[in-house]
Amino acid sequence: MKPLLLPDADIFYESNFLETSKCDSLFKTLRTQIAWQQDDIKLFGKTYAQPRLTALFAENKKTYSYSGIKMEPKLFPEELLILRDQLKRATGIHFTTCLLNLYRDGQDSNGWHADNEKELGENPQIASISLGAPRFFKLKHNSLKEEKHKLLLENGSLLLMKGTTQHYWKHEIPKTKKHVGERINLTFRIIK
Ligand SMILES: O=C(O)CCC(=O)C(=O)O
Ligand SMILES: [Fe+2]
Repeated sequence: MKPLLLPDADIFYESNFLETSKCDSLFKTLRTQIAWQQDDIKLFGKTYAQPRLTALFAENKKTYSYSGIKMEPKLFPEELLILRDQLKRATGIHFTTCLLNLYRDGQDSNGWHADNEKELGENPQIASISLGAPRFFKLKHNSLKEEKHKLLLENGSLLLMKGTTQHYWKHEIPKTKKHVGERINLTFRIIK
């Protein structure tokens, strides 16, 4: 895996984590089999429909709360267990939980945030697999204003964030006016 070499971060990127044929079949299965939900989020006292669909799966019953939403996981289906085990072989990390995001088009997005909820522990380890249309992923440092980074998350890629990354950096998937197809993102996390 290739390190991103950003200050105060521990981020790695691998463009071909999954084979293309595997990506296509996995995308179709997840797109059709998952009961995707659209939750309302609360930001600065106002309520908005989240600009994407989500789903939560885990090996346990631990909930995940963020932006005023409390998600209850369903048990990992077979396809996600296979990916979880593949991640364990590649990274040595045992992930317990997976939050999935479905971006239906360029107007779906994920605003600036850090994955720093207390359930994720002191230094969250997050493995993010992308399927379908490529989308840009932006990073900005909390205090070093000139420190910014942008990378394209490709079909079948893996982005791994760990160490102090969530303390010092925020990330986002911006909206785009380009005509882009659907994208599914799987973010494996540890919630014990
Ligand atoms: O869709 C992505 O690549 C990022 C998702 C993300 O940041 C999150 O779910 O916390
Ligand atoms: Fe995130």
